[in-house]
Amino acid sequence: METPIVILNFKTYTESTGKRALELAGACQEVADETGVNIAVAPQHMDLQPVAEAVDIPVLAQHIDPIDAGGHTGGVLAECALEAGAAGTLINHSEKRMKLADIENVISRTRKLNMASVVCTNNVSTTAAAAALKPDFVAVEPPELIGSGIPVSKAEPEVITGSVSAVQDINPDVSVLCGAGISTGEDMRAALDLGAEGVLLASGIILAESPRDALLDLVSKV
Ligand SMILES: O=C(CO)COP(=O)(O)O
Repeated sequence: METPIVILNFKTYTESTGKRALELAGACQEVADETGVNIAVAPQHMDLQPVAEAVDIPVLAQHIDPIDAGGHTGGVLAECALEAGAAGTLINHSEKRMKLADIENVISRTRKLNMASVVCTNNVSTTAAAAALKPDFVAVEPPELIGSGIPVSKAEPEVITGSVSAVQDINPDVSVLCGAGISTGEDMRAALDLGAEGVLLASGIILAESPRDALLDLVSKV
């Protein structure tokens, strides 16, 4: 997955579930094609395969468990996500936190399967800790701003600049994304100007009257 990038996390919104996941992913594909901006989508697990079959943009899982094949009822196996068409996965989202050892375990599983790893963090210190585990991306998202409509790039710019400089020191190969409250082209531009290589977002697009128009605005200043 190349940067600058927009990753749209479908979470479990009704507006991005089932048939609507397919429609939303289709809109993302159209905007990516029209504008040339990299857009990836992270639908729910049940929607992974139909979405991955319908679009050419990268499709990510929202979570993978640190488990081997075998007896783990209800678990999410990395190999299953891969076979369903996932090009990578979010790891440790603030709505699906994991233990440090499990984060490392899942990063190494994704590496073996050639899947992209996007570790979510909540501040500069956890971003630094995640970067030491050598994922492909870290995505810093202050939890109190998630779903708030108040963009991290305006409310807490120091979290982005601090994360970028911490990752530069620890592992410059890791790309830093940011998220929480991002919805407009101005928010995304501010994130890029602060040194982020892209954004991870959800409600600003998913709950918009026209997600396609909201996406076009989001990428308009890239
Ligand atoms: O958690 C997020 C993306 O993973 C951010 O959510 P919002 O874009 O709704 O603030």
